[in-house]
Amino acid sequence: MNSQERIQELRKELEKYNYEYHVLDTPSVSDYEYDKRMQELVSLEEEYPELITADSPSQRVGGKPLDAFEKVQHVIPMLSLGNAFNEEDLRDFDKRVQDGIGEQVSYVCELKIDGLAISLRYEDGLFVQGATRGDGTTGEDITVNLRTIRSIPLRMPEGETIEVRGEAFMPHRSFIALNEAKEENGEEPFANPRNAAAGSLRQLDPKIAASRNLDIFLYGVGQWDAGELESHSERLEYLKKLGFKTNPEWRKCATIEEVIAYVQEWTEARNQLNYEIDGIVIKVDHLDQQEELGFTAKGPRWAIAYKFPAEEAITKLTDIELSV
Ligand SMILES: NC(=O)c1cc2c(=O)c3cc(F)ccc3oc2nc1N
Repeated sequence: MNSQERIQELRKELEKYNYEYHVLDTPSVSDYEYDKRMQELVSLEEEYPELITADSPSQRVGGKPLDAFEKVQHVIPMLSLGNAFNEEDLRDFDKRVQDGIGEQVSYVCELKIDGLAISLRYEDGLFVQGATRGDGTTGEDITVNLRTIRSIPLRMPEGETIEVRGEAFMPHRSFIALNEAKEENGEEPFANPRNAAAGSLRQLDPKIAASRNLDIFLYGVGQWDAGELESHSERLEYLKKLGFKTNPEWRKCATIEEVIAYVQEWTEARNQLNYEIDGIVIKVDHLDQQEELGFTAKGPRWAIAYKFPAEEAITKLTDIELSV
């Protein structure tokens, strides 16, 4: 086997191991085996630099820090969700939706990850650009930092051209470790995992972002010319098939009663998660019904965010420390 073939073979193996570890959470090899193959790839690429490609697993952490982030225009605006604070608000939402559609509507419920909204663009299967929501129309190009999130594929075997959307976040374990390190260095700790994730993705030096052990759950699609799926739930399954990390707790709910039961279940169970959620997102499942309901200036009429009652922040933090 020549060096180019060995490089290709190593990349395939490393992409597979990375996917198993960071997307499926089921590693099939030890860190030692992974590191050994990465070292072999890096030394082969040093010997043959003309063979290095942007999607090589060795290229996740970029070189020098940026001076600033470029602006990105979102072709499809990244809007915000209206809020619901109690059961009555949820029933009002359901009534507006049923009246708007005039027939039975089913929903998808998702955990509302408390991070920052992100858009990822792929062209012919290659990760080409990642951006923040910004003001919904103009975001910041933080591609170099998003490349360091190991659960984001640098390349999709399907070669799809698609824009996907999700929430980048900092898992509890990473948040605790980061704040302990900050306190040891006499630095101001982050108030919560959302600020820590936002601060980390706004670092101009990708090596710092890479050190923060961020993660992401993908939950939607932006620009997608080939898109022909009928429902949001089919999209979530398709995102998973493409190799993206989707949150496993999403659930189809046939009625608002089932939505309320799901909300109740996670109001109690959220402290068992190893990441922060600040509520539940409820979406009309069928895409043609979403289309019919459309948007207000602020956001979709076909989705709403139920916000958990604010807990006493201190107790929440000690809960996290106890559960880690
Ligand atoms: N934080 C989240 O976990 C989360 C956030 C959003 C949104 O912000 C959002 C905004 C829209 F205009 C439309 C759908 C959305 O769906 C969403 N789904 C989620 N699971």
